[in-house]
Amino acid sequence: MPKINLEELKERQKRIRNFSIVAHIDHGKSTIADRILEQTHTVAERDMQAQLLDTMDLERERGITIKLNAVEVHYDAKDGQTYIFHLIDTPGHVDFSYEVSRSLAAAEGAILVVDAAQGVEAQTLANVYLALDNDLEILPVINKIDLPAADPDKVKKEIEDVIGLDASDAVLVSAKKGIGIPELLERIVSDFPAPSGDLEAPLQALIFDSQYDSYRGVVVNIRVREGIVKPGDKIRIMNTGAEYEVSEVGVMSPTAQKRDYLMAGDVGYLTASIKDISKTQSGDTITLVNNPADKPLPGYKKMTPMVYSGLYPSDNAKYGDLRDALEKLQLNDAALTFEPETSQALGFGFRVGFLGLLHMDVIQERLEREFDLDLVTTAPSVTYRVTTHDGEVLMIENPSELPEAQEINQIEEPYVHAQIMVPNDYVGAVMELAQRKRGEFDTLEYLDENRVNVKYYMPLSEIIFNFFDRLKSSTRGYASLDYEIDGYRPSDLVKIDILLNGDKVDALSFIVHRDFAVERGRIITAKLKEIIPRQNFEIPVQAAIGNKILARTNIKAYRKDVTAKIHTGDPDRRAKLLDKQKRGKARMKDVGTVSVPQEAFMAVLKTEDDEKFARGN
Ligand SMILES: Nc1nc2c(ncn2[C@@H]2O[C@H](COP(=O)(O)OP(=O)(O)OP(=O)(O)O)[C@@H](O)[C@H]2O)c(=O)[nH]1
Repeated sequence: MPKINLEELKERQKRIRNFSIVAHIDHGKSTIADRILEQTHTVAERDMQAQLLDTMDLERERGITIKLNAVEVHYDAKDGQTYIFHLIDTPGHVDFSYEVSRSLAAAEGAILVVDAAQGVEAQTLANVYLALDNDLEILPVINKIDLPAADPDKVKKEIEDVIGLDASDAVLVSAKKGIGIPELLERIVSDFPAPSGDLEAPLQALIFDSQYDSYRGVVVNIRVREGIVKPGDKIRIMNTGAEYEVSEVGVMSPTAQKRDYLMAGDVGYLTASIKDISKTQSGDTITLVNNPADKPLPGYKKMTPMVYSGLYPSDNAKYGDLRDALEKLQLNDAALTFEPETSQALGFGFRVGFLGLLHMDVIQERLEREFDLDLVTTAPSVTYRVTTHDGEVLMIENPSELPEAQEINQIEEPYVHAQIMVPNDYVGAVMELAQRKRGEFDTLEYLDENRVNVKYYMPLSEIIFNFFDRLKSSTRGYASLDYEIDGYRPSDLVKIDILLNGDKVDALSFIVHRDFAVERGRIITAKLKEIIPRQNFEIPVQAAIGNKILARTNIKAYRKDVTAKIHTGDPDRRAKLLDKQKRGKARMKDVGTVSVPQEAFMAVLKTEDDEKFARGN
């Protein structure tokens, strides 16, 4: 270990710039990050892969950023000095704004990317507010100036009018063509402050992310605020009290590079043979055992999940594997929560909390791919607040747990305050959709002569179920949406139970507004009839509120065995058919006497088109 020269380190600190890139989805953050890596020779051109920072397969496939990533880049500036950039990429989707605020807590500056043709969108605003909350310096960048529809002057004006940020010297960039990147690199040096932080003070390092590595244990991503940390140091995680000896520190550039130390201002990683993943929660502070800081850094706001869904292994014996997998995912996804639950229909599983449907989708896919699990998932639900006649207040995350109607004094559901930015021409369509989703109009403001910001109060349950897709399709993709939770309001809600062959299936219960109950009941029974395969007896499918049947249909019995009509002389075809049936079976759950496919548990979500049909529009 070379001797540390404090004067040199203080000089080095002046040349550090920590920044994030924030933007509305698809405005080009990841492409700009790629250009920065390329033009600073952080990656050799032959290794350059589009969207290098999106390391998860899922991210590449879907073209979205889910997890934040921090990369160290060295930039030779025009003043002859070499600067150290820590670039922290962030996701753009509303479900992942939690990740955005975490990465912003590790930075001093934020590059705000706005698409030159699209202008300011709902998440542009949301992200700017997050950056301002973290006291970051904001550098506006107008991207995609190569597009024929680009109008940088108009976008500058919009940034000034809507956000209230001086955009007169915004950097004009085309990340695709590499235009404006040299100027952007210089502006990062001149506009963003170097980190402060006392190198001689007791260590304070903020944990902003961590991953589990089966060889090295937990790899903790940190932003060092004060002091220095190096291999061999004895560290303490301040909130959990756990103590370890540091085995390695380093930075990602873009692959892991070992370093002799990390100092105040650095963003990097640390390993210390940490086996217990619950000891290194994001938001916690690391200090030294011998020279501890007197208090931890302010942590993160705990995120409350918005949607809950039941996750069950198709094979009951995999329950333990599912729990281990959820624990591992939770380590670098603090917004994920889960607790055990049992269902009469599905056996042992977990009630899992998510930030939104995209988050839910991503977690399910990661569980299946990375952990090789076959899952049965129940329809997502929001958390209802129920007050009983006895004055007891219950938070209901699982519809089947709703008390009997006669015990309930009041049911409340979460509402959001939503803002939708849209061109004038589509305001009518947006309002119609919002109204149909039980929205209550708040205000309408003009952003410029042909775009407006419409605000509504809406039940969260209506917004999470396909609202965004509907909004996009009824505005040809022009609308952008952002929302924040606005507390609970009483609603006239009822629980609909589904009975298969006379037996109530708890995992299929759902909660709806009374006005939609009959219609939903009818659609759902019809949908289940479509989805559940015929069996050798007739299966009645019923939707009921309490003892009152709302809708009923029958799944007719088979007349004969499917394979019977296949000529025995064709064993190939017969085998294929049986094989197909078997594969389908993997996703089936035997509920009482009926085999129910996974799809059926999600049927409540798939009723949108039918709903439209039922209403005749
Ligand atoms: N014409 C043009 N297209 C661009 C430019 N920069 C990015 N794009 C394209 O815009 C799309 C979105 O770019 P990304 O970099 O993935 O956007 P992002 O903001 O990182 O998106 P998320 O990671 O999903 O939040 C991609 O198809 C890019 O190829 C540009 O300067 N000009």
